[in-house]
Amino acid sequence: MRDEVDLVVPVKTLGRAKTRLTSATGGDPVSHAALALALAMDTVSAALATPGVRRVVTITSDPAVASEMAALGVESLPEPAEPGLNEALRHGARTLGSGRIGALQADLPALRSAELQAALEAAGGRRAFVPDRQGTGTTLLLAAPGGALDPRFGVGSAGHHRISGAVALLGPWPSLRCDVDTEEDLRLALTLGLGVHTANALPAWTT
Ligand SMILES: Nc1nc2c(ncn2[C@@H]2O[C@H](COP(=O)(O)OP(=O)(O)OP(=O)(O)O)[C@@H](O)[C@H]2O)c(=O)[nH]1
Ligand SMILES: C=C(OP(=O)(O)O)C(=O)O
Repeated sequence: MRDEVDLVVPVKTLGRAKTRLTSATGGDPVSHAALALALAMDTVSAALATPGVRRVVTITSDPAVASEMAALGVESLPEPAEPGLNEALRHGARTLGSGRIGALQADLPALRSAELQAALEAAGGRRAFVPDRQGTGTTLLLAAPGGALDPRFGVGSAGHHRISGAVALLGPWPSLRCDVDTEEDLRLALTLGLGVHTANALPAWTT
């Protein structure tokens, strides 16, 4: 491993998160918030267990998220004044400082540490990204050591990261590429093997 990585994990306020997944929990806001939190907890737990990851911080203005992350030993930074995902990530990267920085999406409930470690190693010293399984979104963006993260998340982010010069990493890492946006994604993540938090927060239709 060339350089250890400090990861920023953005987590939206639970009441506004994962709107495309609303049908999975039958419209019940309490179950929905619990599921959104569980996705983030499993993502962060796997990241914490990954060799090559030095530090994980979340960016969130949700006190419930910050409190659960603190129980995992993870610091949460509040959102910056400027709204939006990329602004939150830039704020996290600035706070983490001059090491090697990465952004990991918080909706990877099947994430395996070995797959994240393999992606970090495949990046070498390059600014790089891992597209989601559809090839359109981004699940992981890595700055070069000491370099800028330059996040371009949002619709079609994989294309934007590629155009900005980041190298696409396309290894055999299904758990790292399976972000959960929809019920279909959740079904696939279930077949890959969910982390314990999400397994305990699953909606009734999965059992
Ligand atoms: N801190 C922070 N995190 C964000 C923000 N927008 C999105 N995220 C997080 O970024 C990641 C990717 O976002 P999406 O997959 O679009 O998740 P989402 O916005 O909760 O889902 P939808 O409502 O279905 O679009 C998730 O981990 C979100 O929690 C934001 O404005 N601030
Ligand atoms: C937010 C993103 O992805 P999605 O909403 O598709 O998960 C993204 O890739 O920038």
